Amino acid sequence: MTDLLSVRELSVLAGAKPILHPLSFTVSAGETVAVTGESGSGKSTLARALMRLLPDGFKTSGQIIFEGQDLAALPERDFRDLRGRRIAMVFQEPMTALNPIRRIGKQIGDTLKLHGALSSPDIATHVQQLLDRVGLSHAGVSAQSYPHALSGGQRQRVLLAMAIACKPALLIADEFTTALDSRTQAEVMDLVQELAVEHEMGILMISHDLGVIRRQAQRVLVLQQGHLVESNETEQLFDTPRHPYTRALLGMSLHGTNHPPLTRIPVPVDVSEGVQP
Ligand SMILES: Nc1ncnc2c1ncn2[C@@H]1O[C@H](COP(=O)(O)OP(=O)(O)OP(=O)(O)O)[C@@H](O)[C@H]1O
Repeated sequence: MTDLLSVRELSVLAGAKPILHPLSFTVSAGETVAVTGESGSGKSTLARALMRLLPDGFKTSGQIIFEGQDLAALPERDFRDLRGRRIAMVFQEPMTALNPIRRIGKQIGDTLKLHGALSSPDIATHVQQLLDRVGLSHAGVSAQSYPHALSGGQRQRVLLAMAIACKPALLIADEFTTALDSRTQAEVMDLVQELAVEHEMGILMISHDLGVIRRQAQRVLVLQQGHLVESNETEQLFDTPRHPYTRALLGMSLHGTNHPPLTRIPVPVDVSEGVQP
């Protein structure tokens, strides 16, 4: 498989404080790579660094090679054109991403207008196809519906429709289904996987839920205090975790704790144990 995304020695500082220490990884077309670690380990910072959505005062260095070009060196205007069109992101909280008083069809159409040159009738048709594809029409949701009238799972489907509207090559999903009950979570994640296969989309999935990761991801990156301490294929990582921190995370999951711990896992950060070149 060829690399869709190749992150090389990416690091992030908040002022003088290191949030991400230099880390490297790749995502291939059609591949789902999960990023996990306890709360505060830097998962969301990584996602936001890739999307250039970090707050003022954060500084990023390293290379982010996406479809052959270094995003880190791309002027803001070119990056804005790419964001949403070639790289899309979906978040946990749909009500912050959706306008509660604007019909969902209009909001999906806005994404299409922003990035494409479709005429209005084409946009309406495309919006309808997207609503069909993410299973909303089937559930009685129409382009005329407002976000507040939808369930949590339905809102996530609207976000997915917006994310895939321009057929991005990479989807970054940050704790996308965390707020949903486990059945809805599984349904939405299955849909994400189907869409990934259909569009040959690479997925970078941020999650602390090891059950979801094991089911969905082909590879896993483990972050501890901003360090990439282990990276491996999913089955190998679960069967023979190399880093003590990964073993501690898996141990907690075995005991039914699927949420990030409030206190830091007391395992020394040692990046030499789990990361393969
Ligand atoms: N605006 C900020 N200024 C300084 N430090 C910050 C800021 N935002 C986050 N951090 C720090 O960056 C580190 C990584 O946070 P991040 O939100 O990326 O972790 P996370 O793994 O996504 O956590 P969670 O699972 O709780 O979402 C934390 O130590 C956090 O305190």
